[in-house]
Amino acid sequence: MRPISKHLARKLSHLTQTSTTNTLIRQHINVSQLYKRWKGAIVSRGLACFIFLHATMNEEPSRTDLLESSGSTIQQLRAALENKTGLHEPWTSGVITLPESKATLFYERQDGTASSLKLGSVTPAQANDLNPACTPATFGLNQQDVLDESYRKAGKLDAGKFAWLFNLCDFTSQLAAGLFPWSSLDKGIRFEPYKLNVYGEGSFFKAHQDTPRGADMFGSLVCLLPIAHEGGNLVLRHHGREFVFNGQALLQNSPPASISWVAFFSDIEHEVTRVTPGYRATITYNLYFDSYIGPPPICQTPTTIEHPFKTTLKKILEDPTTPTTHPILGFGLQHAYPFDRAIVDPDSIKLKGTDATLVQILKELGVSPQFFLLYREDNEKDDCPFRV
Ligand SMILES: O=C(O)CCC(=O)C(=O)O
Ligand SMILES: [Fe+2]
Repeated sequence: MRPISKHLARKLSHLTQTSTTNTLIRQHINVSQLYKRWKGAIVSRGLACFIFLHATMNEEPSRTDLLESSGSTIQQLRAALENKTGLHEPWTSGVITLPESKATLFYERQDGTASSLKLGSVTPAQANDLNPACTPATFGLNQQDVLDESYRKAGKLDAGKFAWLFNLCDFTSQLAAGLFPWSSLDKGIRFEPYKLNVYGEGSFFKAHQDTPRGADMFGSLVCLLPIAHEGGNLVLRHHGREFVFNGQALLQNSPPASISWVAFFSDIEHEVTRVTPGYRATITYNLYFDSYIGPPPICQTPTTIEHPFKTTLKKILEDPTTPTTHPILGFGLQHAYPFDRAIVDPDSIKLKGTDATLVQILKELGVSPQFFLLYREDNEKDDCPFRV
């Protein structure tokens, strides 16, 4: 394991000493790995994405250093944390059957005339009419909308050119329960209609991340309409995990006026694989936190988490021989979070997916975490890649 850099140790040690709480363990999970990810993220997204978590406990510091005395324990801790089984996934999906009264899609054609589709029974002729209503879909690149059919081949209708009666509020709780475990969400969710996309035969959208449109935007929702097609899976990836959303297969076993949907965080890479025959039509929404709306009631019984990381950390915390000198346990968070320059209000950080799980585990073990922003100065001369 690569030792923590001297400079960072000094910084963290200073923070520790000036903090009013006694501290537990000094260690970090994998600074070199963090650095690579942080660098990539900052360049491509403009988001500060790694935060040091400083775990504190009410214990007297002793003189031994956990890193020196029990490297293997730390290795166990790291390995346990890397075990993704049972950790929360950064996406959630499902199927919703629309009541007949809400199963209509209205859209405007390019000549300004209006049309509608009954979503329970879209014929090939109707799908053929929807397609030319669209204009070629662009995508965001370096803050600009770019049209490049070698990267994205699809048609789109902007939000003002289509409407449907489906009320998303009906399933906010389901979406929130999937993305924010353990009631970690204390704000409401606002859905902003974004585009209607139509992918005809041969269409696709290569791997990308969605452009965050504001600090409160945390994710995207894709609703697949019941129009016959083949291919066109939405493949989601994050830190070595992959999820193939085959919305068409989900719809095959559902009543005709059903839609399948998938929601995911903004930092999830995703791509639409090539559509073979038919039309793949989706309605996408940008998802925002909204403090003017109350948090959705989440229908899930609160359960405590069982995970190898929890077991390993618990063992360490309960072991009377665990050294407590100079103790900082740092974790690089897995998701990207928008910050300007500093974490002004740590309570405002809305943790996502596995990060929420990690902090929940700490809470369950009586450890109170703090957040630090890790950053790199442009003209770095010494060997330390980080500042906190
Ligand atoms: O239509 C889809 O399935 C995904 C569209 C998408 O990724 C986007 O609009 O950014
Ligand atoms: Fe996207």
